[in-house]
Amino acid sequence: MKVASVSDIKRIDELASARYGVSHEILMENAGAAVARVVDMVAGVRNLLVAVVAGTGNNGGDGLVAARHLASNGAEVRVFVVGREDKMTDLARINLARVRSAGIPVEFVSEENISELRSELEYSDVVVDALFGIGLNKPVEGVYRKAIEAVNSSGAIIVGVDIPSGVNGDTGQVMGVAVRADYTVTFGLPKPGLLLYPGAEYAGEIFVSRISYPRALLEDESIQVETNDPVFIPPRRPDTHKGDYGKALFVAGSRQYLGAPLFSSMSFLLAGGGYSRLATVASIVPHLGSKASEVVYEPLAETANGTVAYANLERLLKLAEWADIVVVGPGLTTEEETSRLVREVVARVDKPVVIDGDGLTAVSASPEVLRKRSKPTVLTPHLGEMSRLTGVGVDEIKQDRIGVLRRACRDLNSIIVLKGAHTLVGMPDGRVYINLSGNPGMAKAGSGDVLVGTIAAMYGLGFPIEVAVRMGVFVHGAAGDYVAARRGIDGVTATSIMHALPRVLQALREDIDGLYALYALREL
Ligand SMILES: NC(=O)C1=CN([C@@H]2O[C@H](COP(=O)(O)OP(=O)(O)OC[C@H]3O[C@@H](n4cnc5c(N)ncnc54)[C@H](O)[C@@H]3O)[C@@H](O)[C@H]2O)[C@@H](O)CC1
Ligand SMILES: Nc1ncnc2c1ncn2[C@@H]1O[C@H](COP(=O)(O)OP(=O)(O)O)[C@@H](O)[C@H]1O
Ligand SMILES: [K+]
Repeated sequence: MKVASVSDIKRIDELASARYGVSHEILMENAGAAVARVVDMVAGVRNLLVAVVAGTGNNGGDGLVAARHLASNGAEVRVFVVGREDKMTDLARINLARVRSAGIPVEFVSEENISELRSELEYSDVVVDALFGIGLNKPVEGVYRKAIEAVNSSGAIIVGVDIPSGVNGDTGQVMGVAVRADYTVTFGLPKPGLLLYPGAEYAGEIFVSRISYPRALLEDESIQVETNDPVFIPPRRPDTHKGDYGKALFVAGSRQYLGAPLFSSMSFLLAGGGYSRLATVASIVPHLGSKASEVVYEPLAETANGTVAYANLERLLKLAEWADIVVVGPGLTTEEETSRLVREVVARVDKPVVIDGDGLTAVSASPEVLRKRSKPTVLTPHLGEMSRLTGVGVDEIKQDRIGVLRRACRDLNSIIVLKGAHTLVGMPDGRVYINLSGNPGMAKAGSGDVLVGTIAAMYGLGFPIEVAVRMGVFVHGAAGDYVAARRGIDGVTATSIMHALPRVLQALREDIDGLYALYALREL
């Protein structure tokens, strides 16, 4: 599903009326009706005590339309408008008049009577939050802040209109304070702010209503963000051999880090890859060999500190000629000699390369190595590594993940996986995918190593590199969810995620609709 930025929605809104004759009034009527329908779905509308807290903009307008529909369907509705009547938009004003003529009580809230709002809301079963939507354009203060605090302390079921008020629609950042909605009914398409934390937490369960926007507008290629939806994984055909499922070379590990090489190279096989070759320091090969015998090992010369020595360069370049894809980085350490080797390998390997962990630190020192590559480059940084790669501070990245990611992909000519809650996958052409699988149990050392093995396996299964990366991210997160559901969220470890990979592939082959439904936003 496409994910529309605030400016995308404004463009769609313009075109809907200019090109398709679908006026804003029609859209608002449908929006309010969708909100009323969800209130009925989640709380049952008959004799329900509903308070609609409306702003003076069109988000408030939606709330007023919802009030009219809810009253018509038998709910006890009261409307609280925060702000001045003379500030209302035309559409909000028109709908205020309709609410009044329907005999629904309306109260204007200002600094003088804001304290009464809190007690009024405590008597409500449901509060509809229609203060701000995509029009939010500065931190929330004064009477609006107090109104949001009153909504949050009401103890009622809270239904957000379009966006929980106070959440930035594009970034998911909270602008001072925000409504903690149990449900959010969003119009046309979801906004990034509903899918990026902390906004995703404030949105609660999301319902999407198209409100009769013409389909062509909602699927337009100019909308460059979408949810990371899984694609069907073809069956393993009988007349195939291991080479048909990809040959991956992993340059990983050191005397200090034994898990990373194991998890990355073994995950490749468990996610369907055909031939996994691990080039790592000789001293840990016997240990790894006993744990992952299906991996083929290339014992390498090591530095005094037990890291991969530069002298292995020619050997690694030769091995790379054999491979379909090369993964560099997990557990290599940031030993200067080893980092120098990483930069040389990345510069000269004429194959798709996935760079993870300490490999990212190595290439951060000379990003032009990435720019010069002709074959696809995949980077899999978490926030800290992304900050080193881009020179942008972690807090600044959090303020605009999609913008920072998009610029970095273009600047480094790389596919970048910005890991975290709702991992983002950015493409050099500006497209960004928001991944909805995964859980906080995965925030554990080693789970990133499983991810790179899974990405390489998707490429081995035959997906084009861009699809392989986003499928790897989806499958990895779904595997983490599979473990959390069956063993408890604390049972999610690199090992348990790794062993759940085949289950997810099986589910994708046998019941992709069921798996898709697990992560898709609910459509009205
Ligand atoms: N654009 C569209 O196609 C549609 C928009 N609709 C609704 O219209 C909403 C957008 O309406 P508006 O553009 O009127 O804006 P909002 O209703 O989201 O915001 C109301 C006004 O609040 C003011 N404001 C912003 N931040 C503030 C702050 N921190 N403190 C105090 N005041 C602040 C702004 O001047 C803004 O115009 C959407 O979110 C959606 O709910 C729907 O009717 C469906 C169609
Ligand atoms: N709160 C979270 N919710 C969902 N997934 C998460 C969360 N925190 C981390 N993850 C996932 O777990 C993995 C962590 O990888 P990473 O930070 O590289 O750990 P390591 O390098 O130690 O393996 C990433 O795939 C990331 O998306
Ligand atoms: K709202």
